[in-house]
Amino acid sequence: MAFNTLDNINDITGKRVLVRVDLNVPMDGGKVTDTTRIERVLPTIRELSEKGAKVVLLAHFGRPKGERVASMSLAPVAPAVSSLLGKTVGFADDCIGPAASDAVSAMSNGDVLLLENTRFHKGEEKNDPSFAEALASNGDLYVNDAFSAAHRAHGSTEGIAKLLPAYAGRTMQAELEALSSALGDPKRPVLAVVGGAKVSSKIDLLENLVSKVDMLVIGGGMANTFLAAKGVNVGKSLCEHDLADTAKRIMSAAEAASCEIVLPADAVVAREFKAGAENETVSLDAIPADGMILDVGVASIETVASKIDTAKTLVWNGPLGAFEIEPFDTATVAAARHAAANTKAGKLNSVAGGGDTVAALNHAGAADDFSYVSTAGGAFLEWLEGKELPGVKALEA
Ligand SMILES: Nc1ncnc2c1ncn2[C@@H]1O[C@H](COP(=O)(O)OP(=O)(O)O)[C@@H](O)[C@H]1O
Ligand SMILES: O=C(OP(=O)(O)O)[C@H](O)COP(=O)(O)O
Repeated sequence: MAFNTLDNINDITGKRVLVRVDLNVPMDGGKVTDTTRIERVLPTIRELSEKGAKVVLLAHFGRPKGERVASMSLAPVAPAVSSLLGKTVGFADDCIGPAASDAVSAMSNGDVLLLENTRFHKGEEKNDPSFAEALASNGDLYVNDAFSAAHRAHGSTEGIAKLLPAYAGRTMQAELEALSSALGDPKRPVLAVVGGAKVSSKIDLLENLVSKVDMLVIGGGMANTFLAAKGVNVGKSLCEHDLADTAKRIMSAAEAASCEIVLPADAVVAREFKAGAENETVSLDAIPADGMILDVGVASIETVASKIDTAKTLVWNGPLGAFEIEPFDTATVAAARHAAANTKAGKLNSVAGGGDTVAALNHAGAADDFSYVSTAGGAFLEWLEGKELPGVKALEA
């Protein structure tokens, strides 16, 4: 697809450039715990700032559903961007209205300003044209550098691109190029590993994915919905029981496409979601009614390792367990290190992505040995399915 890039912008000095970035970064106690997504957007911010533009950052955080939720404010992210950029990043506590326009009016050439969470407005996810117009009123140009949010047709990713001259940022460009070169013609067998917690928003894409890959390992919170659909009592685990039919449909689609689905065979369960919580590894018929599955067990780890050994290409989104809390990082760390070792040995082409997945790979010390680490999770899987991403399509020149 042809789109304009920063190379196509003439005379940018003094222009207000609205840059959509993905700052949906892992946080703990108000601190950013993995800075990968921030680091990836620095080249675009730096280039625009050095060329004398007024750089206005648009981003979302979490899923506040159109409400102003204090815990989902981007305010604590601005200092993290500032310290990595080595330059002050201002913050305005709204992305539209007077708070935003006053802050933008006060900018000098080269300044960088972050606007508050776009998802504090219902118009963002609804892609409401009036919301997109309100965003666009603070810019002369629009740059999208948020490949990881490009699967969302939202005001700040899609609507706004129709209202201003629109360009792909350096990371958007780099992600598309890297994914095409790593996965354009993948060596088979292809193994997909999908875990994590965003069950309802990612489960649908598994139905297409099973026709693209040879093996699909399902772990993390995602696995519980499949286990429940198969009649396993998953206790108090994260599980979307109303998606049982979807899970069954995916399992049938996989069978029809000769894609092997691998579900956990055992589980690490605890009664509390906290570090060092008392836990036990149990078989699937012994999950306590008041227990939560927080990781896959030893037998499942061995199976995942053997599937990684069989594969020539690995695509991975979503941790196998609640890796932020020890010891529930065990399976994710083991799988990450195993895939990294096989990649290093030249036996595997490994591509992983997603805000938390990248954090998990960094936690395991495995990220540098993967063939490619994308900032994107859901967007990367949709790209892999061959779907047109609305945020990318909107940039079409
Ligand atoms: N069994 C589980 N129960 C609850 N949460 C889980 C489980 N397994 C993984 N998770 C959580 O999934 C989250 C990451 O999911 P997701 O957002 O889908 O991944 P990514 O950001 O990489 O796309 C992590 O915060 C992790 O703690
Ligand atoms: O974290 C993100 O995606 P990911 O979990 O697929 O990596 C993006 O910021 C998109 O967030 P969303 O899935 O709430 O739209």
